[in-house]
Amino acid sequence: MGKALGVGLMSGTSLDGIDAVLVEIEEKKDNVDVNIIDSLTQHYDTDVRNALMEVCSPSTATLQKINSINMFLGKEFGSVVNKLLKQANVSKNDIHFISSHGQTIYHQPFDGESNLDVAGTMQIGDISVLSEETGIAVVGDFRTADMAASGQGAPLVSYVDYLLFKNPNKSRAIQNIGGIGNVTYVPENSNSDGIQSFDTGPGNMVIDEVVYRLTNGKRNYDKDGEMAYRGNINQRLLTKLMSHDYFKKEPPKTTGRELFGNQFVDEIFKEYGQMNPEDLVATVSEWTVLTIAHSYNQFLMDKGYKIDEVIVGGGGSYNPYLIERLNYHLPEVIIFTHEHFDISSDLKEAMAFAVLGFQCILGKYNQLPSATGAKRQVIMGKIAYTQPDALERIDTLRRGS
Ligand SMILES: Nc1ncnc2c1ncn2[C@@H]1O[C@H](COP(=O)(O)OP(=O)(O)OP(=O)(O)O)[C@@H](O)[C@H]1O
Ligand SMILES: CC(=O)N[C@H]1[C@@H]2OC[C@@H](O2)[C@@H](O)[C@@H]1O[C@H](C)C(=O)O
Repeated sequence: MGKALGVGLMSGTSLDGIDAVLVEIEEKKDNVDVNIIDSLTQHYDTDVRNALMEVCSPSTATLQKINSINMFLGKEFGSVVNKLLKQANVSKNDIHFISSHGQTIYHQPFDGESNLDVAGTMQIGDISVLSEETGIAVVGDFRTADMAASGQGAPLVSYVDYLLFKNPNKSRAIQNIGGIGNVTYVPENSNSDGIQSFDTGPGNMVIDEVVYRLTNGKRNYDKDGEMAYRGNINQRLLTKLMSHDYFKKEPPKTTGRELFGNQFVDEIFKEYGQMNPEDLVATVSEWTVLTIAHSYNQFLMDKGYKIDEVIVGGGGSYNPYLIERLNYHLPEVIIFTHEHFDISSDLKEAMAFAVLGFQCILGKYNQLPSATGAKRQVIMGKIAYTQPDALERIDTLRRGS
């Protein structure tokens, strides 16, 4: 079969909005060729963002709220896809599949003490609703399959980072700075077994929440690092933040709002809420950078894995303060952003999920045990369709005709 058309959807841990990409995608011998034809980003309204924040926190989530927002988001994702197709002037009858990450509301990558307290992860934005809204088959719920094989359920983009950035002569760290930060280490000339991947810690999550509180809800993030640039780093707070147990843990490891969400920021404000606001923003921004640099030193370079290049993506790559400080803390490596490789930092995750969904439909492995710590390779994703013609279009993909 020639090229397939698919839509990738991502709603990340920053809770800033939905990224959608229309892609042309084709299977190659040891690779997948993927090109973005069109894209759309829709930011969440404040009431939606607040409602999502509520269901991400055990102290404010209720079963009723989770139940409703799961359906609401399915519709919202569907409306974004319909807008994107209209913008691109493409009919839904030409789209083979949608692949949706969903919205993570809870991620617990480890078993608890009781035998009922089992590791799990939950992404909402119902895929049957999304299929019904668009008339297209939908792949979703990727992370559970990796966890079923005892993996961390994240990071999953590592598989696509490997396809996009493997290089015979350069060892690369592909760093996402989203709500959470995560790295994929792709050593030079490696096969996929050589990949290492883990969440480095908070990305923009804590910076965003601190800025939101300090500006009484007027701003959601520190645009272009403006506040951080005006502040001074408070070493006492920085040392305290760096002493968090997460940074001592060996990879593979993943984290999220459960550790670095609102309750964590409550603790910072209890002791440091009276600090100069710009100093506070500078300090938590520096912390994000230090967690990245220390992770590289501790878990990669000190263990003999060289890094020639760091390639930064995610919304944090648009914050010059973070990039400047990363350069300062990693003087021996060259730091690029994804744009240097003609890949949008904003859209890569949506594009990556299009690739993962495509592989799921074809019945191909789309996960790397070396990245997630899973016991074996699995095919991640579940498929939903509510109309026969939607099934027919994914069947044509499978038949290769
Ligand atoms: N110009 C900018 N200046 C500073 N920060 C920015 C800028 N643009 C984006 N950001 C940051 O990027 C964040 C969004 O990043 P991104 O969309 O990569 O996160 P995400 O996909 O939700 O997260 P994750 O990858 O953890 O799931 C914003 O919340 C903001 O903090
Ligand atoms: C559980 C979950 O949603 N984790 C996200 C989060 O956001 C960044 C980091 O933490 C990463 O581990 C993961 O997302 C990306 C898309 C991934 O799986 O590669």
